[in-house]
Amino acid sequence: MTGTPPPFRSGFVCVVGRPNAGKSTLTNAIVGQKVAITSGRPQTTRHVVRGIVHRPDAQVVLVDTPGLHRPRTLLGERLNDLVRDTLSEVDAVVFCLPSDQRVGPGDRYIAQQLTALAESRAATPVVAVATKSDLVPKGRLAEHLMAIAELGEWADIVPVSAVGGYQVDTLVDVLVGHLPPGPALYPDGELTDEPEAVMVAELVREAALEGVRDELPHSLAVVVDEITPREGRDGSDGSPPFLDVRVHLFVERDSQKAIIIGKAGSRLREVGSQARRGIEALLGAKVYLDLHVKIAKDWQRDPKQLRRLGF
Ligand SMILES: Nc1nc2c(ncn2[C@@H]2O[C@H](COP(=O)(O)OP(=O)(O)OP(=O)(O)O)[C@@H](O)[C@H]2O)c(=O)[nH]1
Repeated sequence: MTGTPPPFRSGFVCVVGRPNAGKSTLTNAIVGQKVAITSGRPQTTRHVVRGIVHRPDAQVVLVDTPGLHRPRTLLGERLNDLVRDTLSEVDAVVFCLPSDQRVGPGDRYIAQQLTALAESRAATPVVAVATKSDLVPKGRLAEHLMAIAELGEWADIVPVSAVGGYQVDTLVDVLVGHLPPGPALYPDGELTDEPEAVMVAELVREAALEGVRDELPHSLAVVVDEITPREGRDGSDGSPPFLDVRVHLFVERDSQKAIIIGKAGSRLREVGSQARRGIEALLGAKVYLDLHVKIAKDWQRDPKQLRRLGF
């Protein structure tokens, strides 16, 4: 049988739910321990990227969304705007409802916000997740799923145990099914551990903006693709370890790319050596820093997606 393969899908997903609902544990279970980081937040992106799932058929970018990640802050006065802005910029929402708790006022509150949003805009699919399903017997889980179904209009309802690994892959499959067709939003590659990568990205961003802050206000996003030990130079023989660090700088326009790169690459070399010194000090290693400057419009043509990335 021949047929066209399903399209590659990509998009931003935010995980919401009341405190202690299991959001962080679920996020970690979905992405594993590896995360990719964009720097310069909050100026460059409104969302903090928590992790990226790379698959042959899809890329899922999990983001923290101010206001919804921690429902407490929803009580602020900008509540409605914030929620609307936030949710209109993601492609799907995961709404966590812990199985070991009855559906309560906190859940209903978030459900109302999500429903109001779905009514006011092109519906952002919301996948309701019964988290911590390992903590309750089957009968109780069934009741919980019914209570969730009554709470609102969900694109899907999936019981999951992030701790037991139960249905985490199923949830990812379901999410991918709700994402729009589109190319990967971030380069693939070995992703790195968060704190180091954040600091590396910040050092590069600092160096790249040095002296040109007015010309490149917020149009610069820095993504650390890879931090890998050079083969045979891991420091085990007593010499300093050596790391290959690959970083992408995304700008908006040709003119901005020209500013970063400078005449015959002179400025980019300065940026590289300044950032490299900082990174070497930070990581306690010799570093080969590989900087790539790209224009985001070549990388993602859709203005809506650029806006989501903070351009
Ligand atoms: N048994 C079990 N416990 C879980 C599971 N997922 C999360 N937990 C526990 O529930 C507690 C809260 O989980 P978190 O992931 O921190 O919840 P959160 O929604 O991010 O919490 P806030 O940051 O307060 O909003 C932790 O003690 C987790 O270990 C699960 O699938 N099974």
